[in-house]
Amino acid sequence: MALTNNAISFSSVGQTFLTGSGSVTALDGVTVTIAQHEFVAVLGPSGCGKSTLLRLTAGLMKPSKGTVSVFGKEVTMPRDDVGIVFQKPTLLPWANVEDNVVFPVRHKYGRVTTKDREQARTIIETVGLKGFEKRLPSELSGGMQQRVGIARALFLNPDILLMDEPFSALDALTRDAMGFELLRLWQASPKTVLFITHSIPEAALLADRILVLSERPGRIIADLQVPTARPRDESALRTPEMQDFSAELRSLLIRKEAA
Ligand SMILES: Nc1ncnc2c1ncn2[C@@H]1O[C@H](COP(=O)(O)OP(=O)(O)OP(=O)(O)O)[C@@H](O)[C@H]1O
Repeated sequence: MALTNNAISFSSVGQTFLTGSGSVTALDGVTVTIAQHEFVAVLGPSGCGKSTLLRLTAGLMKPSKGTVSVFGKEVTMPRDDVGIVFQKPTLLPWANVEDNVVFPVRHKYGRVTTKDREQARTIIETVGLKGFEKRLPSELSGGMQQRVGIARALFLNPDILLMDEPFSALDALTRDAMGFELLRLWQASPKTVLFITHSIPEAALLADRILVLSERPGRIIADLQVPTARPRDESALRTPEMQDFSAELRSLLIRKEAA
């Protein structure tokens, strides 16, 4: 395989779904490249194709037009080096935390080794759930359940982490805390992150770069570097340059909602 520091690339990607009453074009003419270890947030109006972008990257479907590649290779099916975290963690309700985390291995190989369990316990500790390994999902708060979903996605040590509004179901304080925790994990073990959100502050605080999509069919209407250096804390959002940046993002989104 050719060496590349492009983790993800979309070349003229379009996605049209057939529906009972016709067809829906979710994405059109999307061309973008994301470098290895870049943290990219995607903002856009509801229904503009953000999740579709992520599902194409994950290999959960193939584009109707164009090509999606991961590390220089066309995506045709899910890969072990790409992990996904959804808005709801979709945990197995009858399985404890540790069994949920090792699930990808059990699903793929039909067995779980002692080494897998050790690895799972290390990751569970990394996401702050040490001591909860044997608890069932129903015994955990929403934030803790989402941590289990993140641990499960990290379990195979993916190079790419796809996150679809991962914190949007959480209360505001937990959401902020989880964002900072994600940054800590990302800094400790760099990964390419594609992070979908509806929140401008969340995108501006977490990402290196922000892609803004238009109304459906989603096209990239802005591709902007976040103007503030890391490390960042909440006060980073209050600087004049970040306030201007947030206002720019808002006007791009409002323009599209009004169009
Ligand atoms: N499997 C499918 N079959 C038919 N239409 C679909 C399918 N998946 C997505 N769509 C349609 O494609 C469009 C884009 O959907 P997608 O979920 O990617 O948008 P989104 O930007 O993630 O939305 P939201 O912000 O509301 O989560 C929507 O109109 C949706 O109804």
